[in-house]
Parts: sequence; C-alpha cells; structure tokens
Amino acid sequence: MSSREMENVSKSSKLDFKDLVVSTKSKVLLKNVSGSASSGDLLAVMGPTGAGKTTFLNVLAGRVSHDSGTITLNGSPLNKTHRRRLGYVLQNDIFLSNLTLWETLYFTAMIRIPDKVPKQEKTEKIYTIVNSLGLKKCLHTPIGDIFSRGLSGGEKKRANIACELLTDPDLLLIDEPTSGLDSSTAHTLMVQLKNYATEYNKTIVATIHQPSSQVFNMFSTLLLLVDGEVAYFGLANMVIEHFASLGMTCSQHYNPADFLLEILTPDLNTRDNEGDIKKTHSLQVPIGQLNGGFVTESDKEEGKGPADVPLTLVRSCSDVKIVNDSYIVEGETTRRWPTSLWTQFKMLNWRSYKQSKGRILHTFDIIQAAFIAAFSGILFFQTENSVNTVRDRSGLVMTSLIYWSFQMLITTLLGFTGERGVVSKDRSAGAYRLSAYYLSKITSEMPLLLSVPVLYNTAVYWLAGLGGVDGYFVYLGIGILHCLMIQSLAHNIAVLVKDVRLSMMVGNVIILAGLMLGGFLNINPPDWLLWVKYVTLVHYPYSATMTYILKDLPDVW
Ligand SMILES: Nc1ncnc2c1ncn2[C@@H]1O[C@H](COP(=O)(O)OP(=O)(O)OP(=O)(O)O)[C@@H](O)[C@H]1O
Repeated sequence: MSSREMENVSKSSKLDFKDLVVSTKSKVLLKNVSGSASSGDLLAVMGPTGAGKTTFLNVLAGRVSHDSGTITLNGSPLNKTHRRRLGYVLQNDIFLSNLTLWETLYFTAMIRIPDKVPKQEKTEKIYTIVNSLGLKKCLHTPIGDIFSRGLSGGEKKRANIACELLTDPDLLLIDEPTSGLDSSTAHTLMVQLKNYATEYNKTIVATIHQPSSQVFNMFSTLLLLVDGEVAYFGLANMVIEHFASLGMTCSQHYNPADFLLEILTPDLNTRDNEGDIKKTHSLQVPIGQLNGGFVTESDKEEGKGPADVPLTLVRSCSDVKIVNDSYIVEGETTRRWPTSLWTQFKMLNWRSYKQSKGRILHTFDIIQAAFIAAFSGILFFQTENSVNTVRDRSGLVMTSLIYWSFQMLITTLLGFTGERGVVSKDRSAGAYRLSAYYLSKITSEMPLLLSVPVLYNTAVYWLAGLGGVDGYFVYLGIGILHCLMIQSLAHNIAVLVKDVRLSMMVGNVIILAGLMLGGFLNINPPDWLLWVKYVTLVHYPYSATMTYILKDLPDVW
C-alpha cells in the first residue's frame, strides 16, 4: 500500500488495556488481560482455539462489555468518538450476496467517508485499495453465498479488509486476516498490513492462528492468550527467548508460532480420576506465571525480565511526522454520523434495490405467479355475473388473497433475515441511522414487491371477467393495500423474532388464524371470538372486493 494518496498519516497514539475481565454466567472468558499497542505497531493476538482472542477484539471494539478493567487511548478512556476511528474486520465475512465487490466498496465509501470528500476522491481510494489488495480481477464479481457462487473465501476476506481500510481507521482490529488464504497470499496480505501500519502510523491488532515464520517475524508485539489468561505480552521477537528462560526451548529452524501453540494448546488426552477429559498444558509453569515479556531491547540488555518491566511499550510516538489528521477534522469527530440522512437514505435505497431485485423478482416466483394466474383464468374464464356464480367469484378472490398473503410474508421475512447481519455490522460501525435503513427498505422494495401482484391481479381480473375498468382499479387498489399490510406485518414479525423459522411460523399462524376467523370460511365462530375478524388482515380486503364485484346483484345482499 504505497500509494501516497491512499491513506493519511494518523496522529501518534497509544492504546492501553489493563486488567480486562469478561465473564458470562458460567465462564470467565478473559482474566485480567493487560497490554498496549502504539501507532505503527502490528500487535498479534495468538492462542489456541477458544482462548478468547475474538472476545478480546470484541471488547476493544466495544461490542462486548467488560466486567472490569480499563481501555484507554493516550490516557483517556476509549469512548464512542475514538471508536468511530476504529475499523473492525470480523472473522465472518458478512456481506449482501447479490452485490458485486465494486458495488459493496462503492456503498461503503459513499456512506462511511464524510460527504465533504468529493466522489472522485472516494472512487480513487477504492481503486487504490483494490489494487493494493490484489482484488482488481474480481471487482465486478458478485459476493455470492451458499446458493450462488461468487468471490472465493480469500477474496471475501480481503474484501472485508478493503471495506474497513476505506474509512482510513486509526486503529484496525482484524479477526483472523489470513484464515482461508494460501501461505503466499497470507504472507503478501500481512506485508501489506504491516506496511500500512508503519507507513501511515496506524495501530493494527490482529488475531492470527498459525502464521508462518515469515509472517511471525513481522509482528511488533505479541499477546498470547490461553483460556482467557495472558501467557505472554511483549515484543514478538523476544518470546522464544522468554520461554527458553522458563525452560521451554524452541529448536532452531522450527516455526516459533507452531512451537508456541504446541506448548500452549491444552492436552485433551489427559483424564482425571473420574475418567473425564482434563484440560492440561504441556507447560512447566502455570499460565498466570508466564505473563509478561521483555518489553524493549534495552530492558533485555539491562537484564530485566517479565516481572521487572511494566506492561507498556516504549515505542516513541513523537518522531512520527503528521501529514494531517486523516479525514476527520475538528468538529467532525463529534458528529454522530459520517454522512447526512439524505446520503444514507439514497445509498441504502440504491443498495437495497440491487440486493432485493434478484430475490423478489426471482424467475421461479414469476413462473409460479404466471402459472397460478393462467390456471385461475382457465378455471374461472369469463365467469357470468349472476347469483349462481357468487361462490365461484368469492373462491377466486379468496384464492388470490391467500396466495399473496403467504407470498408477501415469505419474501419480506427472508429479505429481512438475509440483511440482519449486515445491518448489525454496519450499525456497529456507526454507518447510518436505523430510520434511514427502514425508510429505504420500504421505498426500494415497494415497486419490486408490488410489480408481480399487479400483473397477476390484472391478468386474473380480465381473464375471469370480474367487471369493467372502474372495478379493475378498485380490485387492483385493494390488492395493493392488502400486500402492503402483509409487508408491514412481516416487518413487525422480523423485528420481534430473530429466528427465521420461528418468524415464518408466527406469520403462518397469524395469517391462517385470520383466514379462519375472518368471517367467511367459518361463519359461526364462538361468540367470544367474533371480534377477531375485525383485526384480521383478510377481512377488509375480502369484504371490500366482494362488495364491489357483487354491487350489481342486489339479491345477494
Ligand atoms: N456468550 C458466550 N457464552 C459462553 N461462552 C462463550 C460466549 N462467547 C464465547 N464463549 C466462549 O469463550 C471462549 C473464547 O471464545 P473466543 O471466540 O473469544 O475464542 P477464540 O480464541 O477467538 O477462538 P477461535 O480461535 O476458535 O476463533 C470459547 O470457549 C467460547 O466458547
């Protein structure tokens, strides 16, 4: 990442975390984790699986609250304003699957880089980052998901990093940047991240599983966690020496990362007296007593060991020349959102339309609607307008209402579920207001959601000969209102019920109960349930449509 214009050199800063404790009801996830990272550093967090690495990053990012301990930036507690200058690349790559990589980056740039930055500068920034992360060849590839192929795992990981780099964060947290990458790509990526940290004076904290020796040698500082406890914190290039001083020697030419993980990974073959698996390590020293490391070269020369030196890094920040204070200027840091409500609404509308188009106007759904419309047309073709056909026409209207009730419910619920993770990620990054998202969701999806029902109702109305032109508009209008009611019911269910299967179940029960108690399938419900029909979503559309269709048959009434 050598392009001068790509990032701005950040002000020097020092992040300290001291005695962090995180626990759940049943388990302590982090136990007195302490350390620090200065701008320009690449702090690697290593440890066996389940050691608490992700929990630690979540705490720094403010996504998980800590029971005790402090996190400070240049001595003052890390607050929301500081966290706005923080980028967090999650372990899972959460994206909207139908957007291309370019569209994803474009959206991020437009919504997370302040409005005052010209559009051209934002797009140039995208190209610079894409080039430096080797993503140029897949710029117009859809992100994809388990149903439709798109970016590879490694490309998604780099896309995730690219999105965060766009915002030019001072502190970048990355969970497993190299997972899913081949060793050469992993090495290149780590070189890029290291250069980014040193050239632009950024602080990078990355959890990493099994780095190669070359990658390991790039780390400035190392935090080793085991079962939530610090096994080592200090300069990465002194960890081997430190463990050697404790009697654990790494052979020459052996990957230091492998050596560390081997001695720190619990030996699951050990069983206690009852025969249950016991968690033990092949360490000769309890984890708590391993804590700390040599901090600087001079400490080492002075013969200071882990117990003698405070857990601070002595990298001098004052020698870093500050070009400018990145995109954030005085006053900007206190603003809640990087962009205006209008920009948020416009961009969310754009993204939602792109994501939802393929899902809502799916070929199968169109074929299904065409088939049902054709079948209804054949069955009820030019039904005579007489008392004898009232039941037929009532059946046709009811079939349409039932069909669109379930269709709208499923389409809306699935749309919400697919986006929940992305919205939660965006909102954690402080990207936009929830109101902007909700408004844009409704306005972008409405034309898509209504287009097929409009065509369906048009075909059915004229094929079945339900009336004239005025009746057609009434029929269509009621159909549209019914779809909108179901859409808002689905929105409410989706907000209240996170589990998609449960939300479908709740929606199905509400609609079916509405059909049974709507006052036309069962006309003699128990007295105490008579009121329910007035709150069902099908009672009014059905009654209104039938009233209009049968208005010329006074005998019916
Ligand atoms: N909400 C929770 N309730 C109970 N236990 C939890 C919770 N969240 C995490 N854990 C447990 O805390 C431990 C640390 O989890 P964490 O995800 O931080 O580990 P990790 O070091 O990042 O693991 P990996 O390398 O496999 O990603 C794990 O044993 C996990 O099962």
